[in-house]
Amino acid sequence: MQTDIEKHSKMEDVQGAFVQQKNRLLNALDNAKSIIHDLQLFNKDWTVRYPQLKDNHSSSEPEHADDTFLTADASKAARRKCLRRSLSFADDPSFQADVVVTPSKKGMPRSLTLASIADQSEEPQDDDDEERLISPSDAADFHVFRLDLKLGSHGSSSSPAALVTQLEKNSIANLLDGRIAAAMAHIDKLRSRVEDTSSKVLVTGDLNAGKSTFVNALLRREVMPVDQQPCTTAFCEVHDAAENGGKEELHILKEGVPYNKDDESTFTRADLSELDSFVSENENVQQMLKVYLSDGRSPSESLLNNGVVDISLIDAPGLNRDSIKTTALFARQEEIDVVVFVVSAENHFTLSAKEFLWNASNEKAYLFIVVNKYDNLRDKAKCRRLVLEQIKQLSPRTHEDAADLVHFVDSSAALQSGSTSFESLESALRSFVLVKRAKSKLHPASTYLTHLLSDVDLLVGANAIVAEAEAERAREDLERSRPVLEKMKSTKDALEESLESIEEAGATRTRSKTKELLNLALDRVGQGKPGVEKSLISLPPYPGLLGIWEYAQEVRKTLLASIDIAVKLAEEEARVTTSGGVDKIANLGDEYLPEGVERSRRVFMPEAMFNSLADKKGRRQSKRYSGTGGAIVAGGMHNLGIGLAQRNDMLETTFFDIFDVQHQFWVTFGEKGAVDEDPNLTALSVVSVGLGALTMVGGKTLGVRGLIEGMVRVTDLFGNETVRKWAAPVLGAVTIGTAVYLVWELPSTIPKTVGRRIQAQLVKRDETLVGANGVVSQAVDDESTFVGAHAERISRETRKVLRLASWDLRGRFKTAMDERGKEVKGAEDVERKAKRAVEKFREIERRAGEVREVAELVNSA
Ligand SMILES: Nc1nc2c(ncn2[C@@H]2O[C@H](COP(=O)(O)OP(=O)(O)OP(=O)(O)O)[C@@H](O)[C@H]2O)c(=O)[nH]1
Repeated sequence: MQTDIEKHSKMEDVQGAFVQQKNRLLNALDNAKSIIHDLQLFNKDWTVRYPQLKDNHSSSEPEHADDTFLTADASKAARRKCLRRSLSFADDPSFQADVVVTPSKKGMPRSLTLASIADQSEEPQDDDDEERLISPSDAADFHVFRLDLKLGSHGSSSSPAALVTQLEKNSIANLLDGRIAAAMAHIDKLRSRVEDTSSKVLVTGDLNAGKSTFVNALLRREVMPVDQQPCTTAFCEVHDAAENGGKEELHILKEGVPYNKDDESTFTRADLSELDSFVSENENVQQMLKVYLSDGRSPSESLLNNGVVDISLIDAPGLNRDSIKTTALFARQEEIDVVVFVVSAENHFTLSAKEFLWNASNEKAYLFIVVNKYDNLRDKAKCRRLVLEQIKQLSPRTHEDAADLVHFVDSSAALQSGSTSFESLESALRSFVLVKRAKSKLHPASTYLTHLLSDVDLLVGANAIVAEAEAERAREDLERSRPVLEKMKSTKDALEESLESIEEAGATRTRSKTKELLNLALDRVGQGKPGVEKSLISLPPYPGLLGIWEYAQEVRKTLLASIDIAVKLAEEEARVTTSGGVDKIANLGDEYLPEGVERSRRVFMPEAMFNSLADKKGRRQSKRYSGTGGAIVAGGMHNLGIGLAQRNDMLETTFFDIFDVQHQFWVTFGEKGAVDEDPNLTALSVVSVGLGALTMVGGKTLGVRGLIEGMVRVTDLFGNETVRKWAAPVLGAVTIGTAVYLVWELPSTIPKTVGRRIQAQLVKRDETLVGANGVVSQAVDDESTFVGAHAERISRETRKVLRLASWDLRGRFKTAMDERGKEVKGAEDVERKAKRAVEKFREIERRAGEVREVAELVNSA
């Protein structure tokens, strides 16, 4: 027999255990909610993938149909194979990995390991295999997060490939998001159910079985009206007065209005003493009453004031044909945790009682049965046997636990003087209410938590595998692309330098080559020979004295044309040089551009250089140098533009092309040297001027006769006496010279004369380009001459082409570098994100493990 102290401490144990479990579970629920909330948030950052685990048929089949003869090792291996699954993702069936799934078991998370890794680490704790094998299919399934992906109208939607067309990664992530949200809402519900400490005990039974007497005995007070006649038609719900601010009171509920003890409009307040009369006056009305009572006993004794659960006792009407349905309905309600069925020992179970018990035992597996009025019985043993037999049929589970759940008492005796049997009933009822409550309220929550955490394990395990794979891929990408980028960064300047030097070298070479060619040509022309080789152009034949004018014209034309050819040759040379430069730039491209970058597709066409477009440009530029009188001559392939031989100003033949008298004088009378440009005001110059005047006489039709006549006229000029003194020898010399000249020298002199004049004309600097102070800057000096201008033009063209080619390469280099930069940055981002994801998933796994430990404890309790 239990002493009071023992009972007391047992009760406290039960209460303490309940409170502890409840708090642990609440804590676990909160943590689980925060974990999945984190997962939900992370799902926005990193699309959480939905894994699908399939049987790996190739290896899950046992290799031997009869494994009786399998060695222990082989059997272990076969068992492990059973847990092998093929992991893929709904949104990406191309991802396939063999994994080993470890089902969650007590204190251990469900885990996914890549098969390759699992095979390497031979599991030392193989003893547990049996346990793991209990539900290998369970291991692969989601409980809470299971998505019904068989959506859409496509019949073949069960195949993952078809799913991909319907659901993208994001929509799956959204579905998952929805599931997580639903799980969070469910956790909230579970939480409030666990937190809700109210519990209702419904006391019902046959008419007049003594239910009210029993309730009074429990309360140790005569509160409920007791009558020998069946009287109670009301549902009296007894609460601790503490719930009503410590005030004992009767609340009469209004029909059809939801009761709220803080809202007076939902009930009528009455004094507790009025209960008796109220019940007897309203015998035929099914009334709902709330009775607030204070129980002075200690929490370890009192049922109402137990310190753990807010218990309310409901004294229901006795069962008869009218009330059985109402009461049955009442008993089915969620908040009814315990049904106490009072049966009279004298009558046993009536038909109504049997019907009610049968239904109620389906709803609540365990019923608390009070066999009342037991003291008055003579054959107590018989009664006990018969009642228990009946219970066995009506509620087998209750019968199994009869020692705790079926009590034979006498309520009226207990109410008067107390009884040990009633006290043990009370204690059994208390622990039944409290413990059952733990089972009925805490168990579903912890089971749900276990499932949820197991799903979290599967989800994060699979996602960690993908994230790791992604991080690995990013690392590989980085290993490949980072050195390329580094190399490009470090060689950028060298490339730049090489390009500049190729450009510069090309332009310099073209300039000097052009100068060399044209200077040579001008020298030759100056000597009366064509500026280029004879094979390219030759002087016209000498037609004789009478065709001398035309001859001079032709010679001039030919010599000019030969210079034009020299210009073309210089351009040709420039093309070769430019081609070389372009090739070098292409080689630089091969050297500096990373693999896989498209090389320049531009094909350099040397013939396109110096084309008409360039001409136009040239001419436009020439405007700036208009003073050179078009010294910039574009030759071009087809002799487009204005070559020297096409320029009227250059073609104009003058008398001096035939008789360069001044020159002849210098040749004849010594003082070789300053032949050209400085006609001093000497007598000779006077003669020269006179002879020059002859041109006015003849013009183009000037013949020999005209020439001589002109010369005679000149003599008239010399009227002056002093002049006459030295004019005669001069004139004589001129005459003799002229005669010799005419006969012998003219055919060879004319080309020389013409050539010299052309040379002089072309070598002459453009005066307009000389600065006001008379200083000619080097560049201008260069460009102001025929050779300089061409050298500049042609080298500029070379530079232009080379610059284009190097710009192209620079552009490609820059683009390639930018792309590699982006690639590297992208891969770095992916790696960082994936690493963070792996960390996050591992962290969630760890936290889930911690919560599981707590939840698992609740379960095992
Ligand atoms: N001897 C004895 N009489 C009891 C016992 N319990 C109840 N009674 C008597 O049985 C009669 C009915 O008691 P109630 O408590 O009113 O029974 P009830 O089940 O509440 O009745 P209804 O609510 O009307 O169905 C009363 O006269 C009680 O005094 C008991 O344990 N022993």
